[in-house]
Formats: sequence, C-alpha cells, structure tokens
Amino acid sequence: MTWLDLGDDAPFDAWTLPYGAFSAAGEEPRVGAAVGPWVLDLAPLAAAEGLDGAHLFAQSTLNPFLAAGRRAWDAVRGWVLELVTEEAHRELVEPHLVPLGDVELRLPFTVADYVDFYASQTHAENVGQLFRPDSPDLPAAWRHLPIGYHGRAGTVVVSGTPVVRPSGQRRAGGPGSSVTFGPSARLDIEAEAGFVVGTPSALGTRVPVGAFEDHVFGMVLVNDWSARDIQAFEYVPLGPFLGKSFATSVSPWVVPLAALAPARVSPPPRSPAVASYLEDGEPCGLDVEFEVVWNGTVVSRPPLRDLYWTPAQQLAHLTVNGASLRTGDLYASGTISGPRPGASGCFLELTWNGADPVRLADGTQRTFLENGDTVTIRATAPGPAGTRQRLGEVTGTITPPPAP
Ligand SMILES: O=C(O)/C=C/C(=O)CC(=O)CC(=O)O
Ligand SMILES: [Ca+2]
Ligand SMILES: [Mg+2]
Repeated sequence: MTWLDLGDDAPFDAWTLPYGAFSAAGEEPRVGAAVGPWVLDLAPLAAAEGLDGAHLFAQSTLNPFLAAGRRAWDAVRGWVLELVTEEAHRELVEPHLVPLGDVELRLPFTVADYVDFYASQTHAENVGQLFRPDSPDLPAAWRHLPIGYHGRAGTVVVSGTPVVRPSGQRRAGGPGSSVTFGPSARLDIEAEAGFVVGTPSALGTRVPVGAFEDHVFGMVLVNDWSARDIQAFEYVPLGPFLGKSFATSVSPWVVPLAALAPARVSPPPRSPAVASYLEDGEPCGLDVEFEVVWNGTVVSRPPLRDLYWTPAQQLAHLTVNGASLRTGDLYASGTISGPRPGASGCFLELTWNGADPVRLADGTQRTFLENGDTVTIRATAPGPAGTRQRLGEVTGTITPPPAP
C-alpha cells in the first residue's frame, strides 16, 4: 500500500502514522509523523503544499495541533496517508524523510493534568489481596465507577529518560516493624495505556461516553513506575502520593485514535449494570497487546482488551462532576493485567510480592528492579486488512539515588 521501502522490522508501518516532537542537530524542535525508520518532517512539507495548518507543525510540542480539534486531526491524517500511499508524492516527500537515528525525540506534548485509573479487574483483585488481605479483593466502588487518582503532571517524562531510584519512608518488614528512610527496595513498573486529550471542555459541563473521539486525540504507552514499599506505607487513606510521583514515562509517539479503529472490541460484560452516564453503546474497548521486556527478556504480555472500564467511560467519569478538560490532559488506564498467567502488568503481581522471582535470559533472577535494569514496554494491535501494527515503545533504566 505504500511506495516507501520501509525495510524489515521498521518501528512503524504506513498506517499507524503516530505524531511526535523531534529535534535534529542545530535545528528548532518541531512536529513530525513516524513512518518506517523515518520521521516525516511535516512543517516544511505542509509549508511547501501551502496547507492552512502548516504553523501547527513548526512547534516544539503537539499541543497546538491537539487543540485544533478532530476535523483538523482527520484532515491531517488523510493528507499524510495520501503522501505515503500515492507514489505521485515521492519527489515532494523524499527530501523530508529524516532517519529516526538522526533525531532526538522529545516529550510529545506538555502534560496538563495527569490522572491514573485502576480499571483492570485482575490487577485490582491481585493488589487487593496483596495490600489488603483482610478486606474484599475489590473496593466497594470498583464495579460502580472507574476508580482513579490525580498524579503529578510535571514528572511525566519521555521514554529513555533515566529513572532515579526514589527514597522515602517505609517499613522494614511487616505491620509493626520499624519505619526507616532510604532508597526504595521494591521499585516496580506498571504497564498502561495513556490517552491524550486534544479538545478541551468547559467547566460545569460533562463529556458523554459518545464524545470520546471528539476530545481524545490518541494513545501513548505509559510506565507508571511505582515504589511499592513507599506506596504501601503512605497511601492510607488518600491514595498514591510519593510512591508514584517521582517519574512516569510515556512513549514519544502518540498513536492517533483513527489508527486504532481496527482494534475496537466490545468490553467484558459488567455486573451490576453501569450508571447511565457510563453506558457505552459502541464497542469502545481496544484490542492492544502489550509486551513487557526486562533486561531483554519478555516477561509478560498484558492485554488491554480485558479492561473492565474503557477509555471512553473513563473520560465520561472524569467530567461527570463538571470538571473541565484541558488540551494536554493525560489519563492512563491503570495497570493492565490479564487473567491468564504471563499477563501481569507489574512485577508486584508477576512475582507475587517478591515470593516468586522471575528468571531472565542472562540467568539472573529478579523480584523488583535493580539499579541498571532496563524495562521496555511495547505494544501492537490489529491494523487494516488483517495486518498487525506496532504502536511504539516506552523504555527506562534505573539509576542509583544521588549521594545524600
Ligand atoms: O490497590 C492499591 O492500593 C494500589 C494500586 C496501584 O498501585 C495501582 C495504580 O497506580 C492504579 C493502576 O495502575 O491500576
Ligand atoms: Ca498506575
Ligand atoms: Mg507515576
């Protein structure tokens, strides 16, 4: 379908066409789309074509393009798809293909608010058993609404940014053991899908489930790094705080929702029936398969399709009290864990709180993260005509805390 020779193993095909912000040596940062092993440099291309929205790409972040709204997103995607599929555009396009290896990828958008949900039933049940063994697995509200918390927007970082091991207060052992301060000994990951808001909403209004595609521009892959020892001590009753706010990594490429159309599926059945503002008529689940790679070893494959609450329901819930949306808001699905073995979205579950270590390909064993460890989360989804598309990756390496 494309005239481009994408080569084997290209990070993206000619359908996904995700957007990101890049800088090439000595040049102003700007917005591009990824195709094969290249960044398509949209600013000079759009200027050469005399496009109305050309200024949207001569920017250091995606925010102006996000704010332009769904009609602009659809028009630009249509234009880019045409550029890469119709050979008549070869001469125009070829000078504006920049090898990915020649650019630095930046945080793709300025994050406004950051919210993290808790929408995987398997994850919520497992963490309930591990953190609250004397209570029911699921909190009372869990089947009634998508539970979430507000995170720290300013510490969302782009893939590749080193993650400094956080320090904090935690218990040395079980309940009643002494409280000490020091580097986290239970540093973990959380594999999640993040949804990026483009079109804002007014304070005092609600965004219904059916308006999801008018407000949400696309999806990123998220690693919500979590210090389990700090989290377990601090979180009662207000929820996660310093155990998660030290860094949250996102992939540099934002996959437009339009590219995920072939991945739409019906969510699992809900019981009891959901509140009317959470009713979803269309199949608004997403069949995205994640892969978690620990120092080169694939340790799990979490499935997004099992999520109890879909991203469209999460958006409706976020705004049901009249809270407004801003361009650049990011909300994440919550840790994705599937009910089958080998599908855990965090190491807390994968190793059952450290009781069951995993063996990596280099022969070493792990429970939680060690300094120097690298975790990469990748994802794929159904593409058009029975193909499978790659959705990029988010990676990070743990570095030791600075000397006190
Ligand atoms: O159940 C808890 O106390 C804690 C849960 C989490 O740490 C998960 C969280 O950040 C939300 C999620 O990713 O599902
Ligand atoms: Ca999380
Ligand atoms: Mg975080």
